[in-house]
This record gives sequence, C-alpha cells and structure tokens, in this order.
Amino acid sequence: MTDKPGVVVTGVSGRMGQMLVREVLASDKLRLTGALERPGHAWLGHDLGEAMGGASIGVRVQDDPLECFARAQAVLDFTAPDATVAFAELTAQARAVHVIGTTGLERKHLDQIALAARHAVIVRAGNMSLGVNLLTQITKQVAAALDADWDIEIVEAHHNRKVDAPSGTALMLGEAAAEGRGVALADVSDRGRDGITGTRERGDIGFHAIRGGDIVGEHEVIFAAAGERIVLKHIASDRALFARGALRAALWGQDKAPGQYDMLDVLGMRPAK
Ligand SMILES: NC(=O)C1=CN([C@@H]2O[C@H](COP(=O)(O)OP(=O)(O)OC[C@H]3O[C@@H](n4cnc5c(N)ncnc54)[C@H](OP(=O)(O)O)[C@@H]3O)[C@@H](O)[C@H]2O)C=CC1
Ligand SMILES: O=C(O)C1=N[C@H](C(=O)O)C[C@H](O)C1
Repeated sequence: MTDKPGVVVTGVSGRMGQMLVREVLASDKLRLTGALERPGHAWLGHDLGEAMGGASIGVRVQDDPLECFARAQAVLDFTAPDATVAFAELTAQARAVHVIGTTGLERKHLDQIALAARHAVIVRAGNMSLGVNLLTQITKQVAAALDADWDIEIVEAHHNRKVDAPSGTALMLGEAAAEGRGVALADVSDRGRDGITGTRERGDIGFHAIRGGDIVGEHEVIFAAAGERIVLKHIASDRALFARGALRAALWGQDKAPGQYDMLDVLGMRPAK
C-alpha cells in the first residue's frame, strides 16, 4: 500500500499532458493512477508509456473520466475549456483536487467552475510558473506607482499551435495591472489593434499576440511614458516548469477546504489585505 496521492492526467497526448505524465512518473510524492483522452483517440486502450514512445508503465489510456477520477486524489487538467468544465463537475463528485491549467476560459466556463468549487478544491492559473506569478505582483506594484501618463501594453509570444489569444498569462498580467491602477480590466482592455483605430485612449491596457514556431511562452509588460519606458519580461523556455507548478498545486490542495485557489495561494505569495 502507498499513501502517495493518486493523480489522473487529462489530455495525456497533448504537449502539457505528456509533460505532466513525465513529471508525475519522476515524482516521489505522487503516483499516476489514470490517463485520460477523448473518445475515439488513437491512444485509447494502449499502455501510456508505450504510447509515449517508451517502456510500459502499467497505466492504460482511457476515455471514461468518472471511472478514472473515482480512484484519484488529484486531476491535472491542461486541455480545452469545454472539457475542463465537464471535468470540474466530475472531479468535484470524486472530491479530488482539480488543478486547471486550461486557458481560453470564458465567463460561462468560469461560472461552471465556481459551482464545482463549492464541493471541491480547485486550483486554477493561466500560468503555473513561479516567475510569472511573481511578475504579476511586480506588475501590480509598478501600475500602482504610476499614473495613466504611463501607457500599459502587454505583448505575448507563443508557438504556432496555440488556439487562444490573449494568452491566459497575458490576462493575468492585465488583471494585475488593472488592479494596481484601481480599474476594472474589462473597462480598459484594448485587444489587437488593426486598421484606423484612432489614437490610444488614456488608461487603456493593450494586448498583442505573436504566434510562431515552437516558442514556449514569452510575456512583456511595457509601461511607456514621454521619454522613458519600463519593460518587465518573463521567458519560459521549458514546459516542465508549468508541470512542476501543477504537481505542487495538487499536493498543496490535499488538505484544503473546498473553494477556488490560484498559484499565489500555492506559492504563499498572496499579499496580505
Ligand atoms: N496554466 C499553465 O501554466 C499552462 C497552460 N497551458 C494551457 O493548457 C492547455 C493545453 O495546452 P497544450 O498542451 O499546449 O495543448 P494540446 O492541444 O497539445 O493538448 C490538449 C490536449 O487535451 C486533449 N483534449 C481536448 N479535449 C479533451 C477531452 N474532452 N477529453 C480528453 N482530452 C481532451 C486534446 O486532445 P485532441 O488533440 O484530440 O483535441 C489534447 O491532447 C491550453 O489551454 C494552454 O493554454 C499550457 C501551458 C502552461
Ligand atoms: O498554450 C501554451 O503553450 C501556454 N499557455 C499558457 C497561457 O495561455 O498563458 C501558459 C504558457 O504561456 C504556455
């Protein structure tokens, strides 16, 4: 018998899915109990290790989340918005910790996730790295120190397979900047200018997305004023750092009360009120 929490990884064939599996297999604190893919996927029924091109690990890829989650204490989920909402409900039924890395979530998805969090621990963050979460706090402080003479622009760059924009991280940084300024992001957000846009509105926060090649994830927060600029930048060069953050969240969540948390909670970086 082992008392290591059992973990299911969803979307196991994906870029993050495979990275999460590698990190769980390398962990001495968690054990892999399930591997989920969507119905009809070519990996279903195969041993996960073999499907990933290595040795057998004794875990078969399956498409039944309920059965999978029932045996787990945590679900690591970096998939797609509709899938994540469905998994949130089932993870809550299983009383497992749901670690959500999926981005591109809209209001309707977030509302469903909030319902599920009444019964289970959900840790959700658009970026699970220490560096980005620290950058959100620095961004908030800089935005609080400067007035709207300083234009804020957020530029993000990702690989050419990414489906959502702005990235979840860019939105986290935008939220942090808006909070620092004491405004609601929805009121000042200006996304991807094109055409005769007119001049920049004072106080807007602009978002720009670059997509190309195999860029893992880069984010810049630019504060631009007359005659000077402050540029804060984070570069992720290895997806393993996101996966390690997710594993840390899964462990952290084991003894927490139901509710929604993020990586500031997990990393102990939430500022005192
Ligand atoms: N928070 C963070 O730190 C990070 C978040 N992300 C986010 O994670 C998500 C995934 O990114 P990435 O791994 O690059 O994307 P991929 O497209 O490589 O992987 C997504 C995987 O999820 C699978 N999937 C989709 N729907 C279902 C379903 N209903 N049931 C089971 N599996 C499903 C996909 O299968 P199929 O291919 O068949 O559709 C695919 O294997 C994105 O939203 C991304 O922005 C990424 C990195 C870090
Ligand atoms: O899709 C990705 O790859 C990434 N997505 C997250 C995001 O949307 O910010 C995190 C990271 O930048 C990689």
